[in-house]
Amino acid sequence: MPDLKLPETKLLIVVAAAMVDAQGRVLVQQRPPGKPMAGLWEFPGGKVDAGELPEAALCRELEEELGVAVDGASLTPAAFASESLGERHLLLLLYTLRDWQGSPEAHHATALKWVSPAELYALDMPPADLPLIGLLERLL
Ligand SMILES: Nc1nc2c([nH]c(=O)n2[C@H]2C[C@H](O)[C@@H](COP(=O)(O)OP(=O)(O)OP(=O)(O)O)O2)c(=O)[nH]1
Repeated sequence: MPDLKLPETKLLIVVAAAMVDAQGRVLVQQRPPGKPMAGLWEFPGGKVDAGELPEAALCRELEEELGVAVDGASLTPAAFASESLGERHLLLLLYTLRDWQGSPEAHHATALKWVSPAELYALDMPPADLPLIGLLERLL
């Protein structure tokens, strides 16, 4: 069992969205070169800033990364992952989202793609995402 106490600054809270289209497919994006875990496929999202509400952070990230407008009330909490990142510890909060304005474009990612939940198993994703796939598959 790891040390159960952690300075607050080492806890990385990340919010991410499983955006679901009319065919039940989920949007994933590929992390760009130069970032940690470059090349891996992830759910769009990012870090929650100090003092920021998680839903507000996710709306901000989706606007920045994809150019879509999202109402925070459309975000439904779905699952979370808790994963050591060496020096830091990641708490990844995953929401589902079915309503947004605009068509997602890759502003930061190398590529975007829509996949069925079952197809997520075949993608290279960060370790924290792996347990989320089965949870998401059951939810959608
Ligand atoms: N967005 C997202 N991040 C993930 C996922 N899985 C996972 O382990 N992460 C990790 C990767 C990073 O360590 C962290 C997200 O940080 P980031 O650097 O991509 O976020 P950000 O958009 O706020 O980036 P920046 O402003 O620092 O460039 O969460 C996921 O599915 N989606």
